[in-house]
Amino acid sequence: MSEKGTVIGFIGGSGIYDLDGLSHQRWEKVASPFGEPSDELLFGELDGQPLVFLPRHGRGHRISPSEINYRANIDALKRAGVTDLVSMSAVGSLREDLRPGTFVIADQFIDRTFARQKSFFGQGLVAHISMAHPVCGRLGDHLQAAAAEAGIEAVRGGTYLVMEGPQFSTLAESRLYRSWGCDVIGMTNMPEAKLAREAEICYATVAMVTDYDCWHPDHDHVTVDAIVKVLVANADRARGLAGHVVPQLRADAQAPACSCRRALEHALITAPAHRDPEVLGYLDAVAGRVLGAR
Ligand SMILES: CSC[C@H]1O[C@H](OP(=O)(O)O)[C@H](O)[C@@H]1O
Ligand SMILES: Nc1ncnc2[nH]cnc12
Repeated sequence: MSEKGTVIGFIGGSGIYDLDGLSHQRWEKVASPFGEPSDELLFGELDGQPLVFLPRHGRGHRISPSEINYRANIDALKRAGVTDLVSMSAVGSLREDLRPGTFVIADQFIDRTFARQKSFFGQGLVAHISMAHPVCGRLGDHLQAAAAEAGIEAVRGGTYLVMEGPQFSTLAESRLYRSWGCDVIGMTNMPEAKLAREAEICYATVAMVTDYDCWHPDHDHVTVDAIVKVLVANADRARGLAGHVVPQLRADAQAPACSCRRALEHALITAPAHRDPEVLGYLDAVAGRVLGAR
C-alpha cells in the first residue's frame, strides 16, 4: 500500500461476510484504541488494487446493530490505510417503486439512533464536521457507473432512515418515516457515515432493498426469513458491483482532491493548549493528518 494511494474498503452488511476473487488474501486483526472491531479485516488485491473488507456484524452475523463498535471499525479501516469506503447494506423500502432487489445509492440520512457512540471527538478535543452532504458524490458517481456496467438496476439518490433496532419499526413509525419523505430504512449506516467523515474517509452506501417494511398493505410484517431469501440474491449482485467499481476507483485521478479527505481541516475547536495528550494519542489515525502525527 502506498502512503498516498487509493485503498478501497468494503463494509459488508447482512448476508455479506466476505469478498471472493481476491488475491493475496489474509484475515488480520487490527487493534484500535476504541475497542474491538466487528472482526478481523480481510486484506487482499483485485487486479493489483489493494482492498480491505470488514463484515459489519462479524463473520456468522454475531453482532446486532446497536452492539457494533462503529468507532473501532472505522478507526481500524483508517489504520489499514482505507481512503474510499463502500458500505453494502440491507434495507427495507418505504416506497412502492423501490421493489425488493433494487439497489439505492443513498445520498442522505436521517439518524434516529440513540444508543451508540457517534463521534471520535469530545472531551479533550472537540470537533464539529459538516454532514450536510453525508456521502461522497465521487464514490456515488463510480457506484452508479459500475452498476450500469454490471447491468444492475440502481437508483441514484435517496434518504436512508437509520433506526436503532434491533426490532423492526411499528406501523406508525413506518408511516411517519414515509411522511418525512424517507426512501429506505435500515439500522447501521449511522453513525458509520459520520465517523467515516470524521476520519476523512470517502464513504458511500449501496442500500439493497430486501423488503417493504410494514407500511405496505400486502407486507404487514417484516421477517428475517423473508429478508434472507432476497439477501442471498442481492449479495451476489453486490459482489458483482464491487468487482466493477474497483477499477473505476483505482483510475480516478480526482480522488486525492476530494473534499471528504479534508473534512477536519476547519473542524477542531479546542485550543491547542487545552487538548488532552491522551485523547490526541487515540486520535493518531483518525486525525493524524491535522494533528501533525502523519
Ligand atoms: C437482517 S435484516 C436487519 C439488518 O440488516 C441491515 O444490516 P446491514 O446494514 O448491516 O446490512 C439492517 O440495518 C439491520 O441491521
Ligand atoms: N424493514 C427494515 N427495517 C430496518 N432494517 C432493515 N433491514 C432490512 N430491512 C429492514
